[in-house]
Amino acid sequence: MMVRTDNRAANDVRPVKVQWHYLTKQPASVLWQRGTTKVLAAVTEQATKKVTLIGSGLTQVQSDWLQQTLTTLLAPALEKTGLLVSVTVLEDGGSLLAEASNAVFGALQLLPEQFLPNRAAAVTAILTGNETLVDASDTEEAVADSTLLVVTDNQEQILAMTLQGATAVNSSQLNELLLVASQGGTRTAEQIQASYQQAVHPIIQKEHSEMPTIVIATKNPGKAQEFHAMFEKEGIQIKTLLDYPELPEINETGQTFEENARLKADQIAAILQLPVLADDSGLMVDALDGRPGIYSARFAGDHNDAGNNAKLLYELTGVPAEKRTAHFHTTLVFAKPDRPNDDLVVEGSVNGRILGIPRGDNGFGYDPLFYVPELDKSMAELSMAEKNAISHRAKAIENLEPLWRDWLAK
Ligand SMILES: O=c1nc[nH]c2c1ncn2[C@H]1C[C@H](O)[C@@H](COP(=O)(O)OP(=O)(O)OP(=O)(O)O)O1
Ligand SMILES: [Mg+2]
Repeated sequence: MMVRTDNRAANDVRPVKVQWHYLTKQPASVLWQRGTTKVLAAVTEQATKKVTLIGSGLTQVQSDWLQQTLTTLLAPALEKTGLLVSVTVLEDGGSLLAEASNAVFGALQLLPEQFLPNRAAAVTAILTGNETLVDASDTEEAVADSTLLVVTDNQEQILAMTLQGATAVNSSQLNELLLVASQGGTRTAEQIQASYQQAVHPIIQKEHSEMPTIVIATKNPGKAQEFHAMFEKEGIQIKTLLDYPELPEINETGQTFEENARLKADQIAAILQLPVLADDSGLMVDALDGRPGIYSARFAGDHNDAGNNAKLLYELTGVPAEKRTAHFHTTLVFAKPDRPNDDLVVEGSVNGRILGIPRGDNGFGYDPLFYVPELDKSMAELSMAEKNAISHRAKAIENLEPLWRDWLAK
């Protein structure tokens, strides 16, 4: 038995990480990661009733295959409207075309129009020597005799496929490839679905109509998950702006956290005519005189966690650990429709230190760089429950807790 690069079993697929709505100004985009393969995909409707694909980092043959496959899979929807697809490969860690396809399938789920009736997912299986391995990494791909790419639905049914390789395969080898690939594809479809439900619609799966609902004025899935976890135990379900894709963008033009949170809460409450809770939060670093502060989300230019973290590390180059003190701050504003003078405002914060290298995979934003001395862990090394026991957001919600019921009733 060949040992796989990451000790997986031959029929194991790698976990996926999907950042839904990755681009703020696109209606439907995802950053898709599997292993070290990273692909950014964005889709929008277009007037011409066909699929137009703009690929960067794919070969012409790969782009053509993807465009053709999408055209076939989406044929019913394409009778009504066309689709503009953009695919950017950020890193090729193997199974690139499969993961580019998955990124597009993921992004398609975010469009209001249903393009893909079945949950589609792509995966590769390779034949190397006499072994069949699913979801090949780049080093495994390099030794493959043949590579099969399949697109399946969530029932192990094959929707599309392509076989490549210098060596001929016989029908029993092809059967084996098809079997492991279709299972791997369906497993991938499940992974996509699980991530989608967690991040984009944490509420949908548990829709309890008798539960009171609060709208949180955020598009940040990381925040949304934390609010969901914290309010669920209070018997409250939350909706977020991701549930209202038609709402306009609210510009955070305020000079303080409170002003920005008020802007978000008041405007969304006025449009939805529902009570709305807004969070404006950020990181204040003492050695940077409190920066990035209210500009935390836009520190490196646009709303990009990786860029923001890189910039933070750069600005703190050479600053010793004891001088890297910082705190996270949250201001929450709860607003009722058309009554901005009655806004309820609370705050919370947590102290820590900025690490020299990122640690941990949980959370979002600056979490991998924010060290919590009491727990000897970075925020990104905490489980969500642990973070929600100590975070700035948790503190603010604690402060809101004794107030909001009376406030809402009056
Ligand atoms: O617990 C946290 N752990 C790590 N980083 C955090 C946290 N809380 C806020 N942050 C960072 C992320 C972002 O760079 C900025 C918030 O900016 P902020 O405008 O409040 O949120 P956002 O633009 O991501 O979403 P939205 O305005 O739709 O709520 O601070
Ligand atoms: Mg924001």
